[in-house]
Amino acid sequence: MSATDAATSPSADTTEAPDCLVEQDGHKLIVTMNRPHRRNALSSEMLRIMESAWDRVNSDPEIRVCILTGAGGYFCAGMDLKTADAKPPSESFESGEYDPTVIKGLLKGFRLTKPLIAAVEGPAIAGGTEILQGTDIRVAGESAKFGVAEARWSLYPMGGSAVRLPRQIPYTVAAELLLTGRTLLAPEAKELGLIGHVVPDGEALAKAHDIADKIAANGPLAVQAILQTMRDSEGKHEDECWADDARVGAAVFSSEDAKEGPRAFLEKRAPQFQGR
Ligand SMILES: C[C@H](/C=C/C(=O)SCCNC(=O)CCNC(=O)[C@H](O)C(C)(C)COP(=O)(O)OP(=O)(O)OC[C@H]1O[C@@H](n2cnc3c(N)ncnc32)[C@H](O)[C@@H]1OP(=O)(O)O)[C@H]1CC[C@H]2[C@@H]3CCC4=CC(=O)CC[C@]4(C)[C@H]3CC[C@]12C
Repeated sequence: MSATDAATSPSADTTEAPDCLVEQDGHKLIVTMNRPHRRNALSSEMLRIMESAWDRVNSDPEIRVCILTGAGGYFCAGMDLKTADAKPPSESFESGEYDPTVIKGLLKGFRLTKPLIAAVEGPAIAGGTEILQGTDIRVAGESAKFGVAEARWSLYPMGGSAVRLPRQIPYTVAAELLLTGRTLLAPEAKELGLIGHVVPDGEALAKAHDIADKIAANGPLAVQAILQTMRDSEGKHEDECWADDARVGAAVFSSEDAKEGPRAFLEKRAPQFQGR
């Protein structure tokens, strides 16, 4: 049975497959949201698996880059509106069971130390576009659809979009998307800079792998240091950044890998980086 068949199967909810799949391929970790029968709407299990995948990315030196995608030709339809009806999130906020300032599964208040590439096909709605904003490089099939729909259901974009979206795309467009909940297709998302690549439908994951392979072949210390500075300097005056920029850069220059890179160039061979 294909993923799309599973979407229409009455027994789709009772399958044994986990709500999120995590596979390692060399230096890449691939995280796949896996509830295609609900357009990969977020479940507690999915969020728990994503949290532990993010910890694995940060702690395992073998992992140099990560890809986030969805099964069955869909990215993610946001919060599961069917289960939210049975147990509203407000109950967990009120009881103190959940701290809404950090929603680690959605990368709110928590950042990976390695690059994260989103490979989007189909809908990336509400929570789907929210988690997208926690990724670094974004590729989408041409029919992919984006939007922050929460206000339509009188919900708040608790995945961080009211803070992040106006920083990532022009203010007036962010305001319109957040306040109307309208959706946009991949070409418009690319024009706005919300995503970086539009590819034919079905090819987003392959393109994400191409990009991931290039990153994985680079010096991991250099990659992580560049990412760190890009994030730490966000929103600061340039002059406030140079001391940290120099400190982080000097550590990279002092590494064994910084000797291996130029040596490989001279010897006309591919560098073999060790991450030290
Ligand atoms: C606030 C954060 C996010 C909120 C949200 O995301 S609100 C949800 C908004 N989602 C939408 O508006 C999308 C709705 N769906 C659609 O528009 C369409 O389905 C589609 C465009 C996605 C696809 O269209 P389609 O024509 O291809 O397919 P359909 O026929 O419509 O659908 C097929 C099938 O799928 C089912 N489906 C689709 N979408 C959903 C969905 N979202 N939920 C359930 N089911 C869906 C559809 O019904 C069809 O099924 P069928 O049986 O065939 O009819 C929150 C995000 C995460 C939250 C945190 C999570 C952790 C926490 C836990 C706590 O206890 C405390 C709170 C919290 C921290 C929590 C806080 C809030 C979040 C951050």
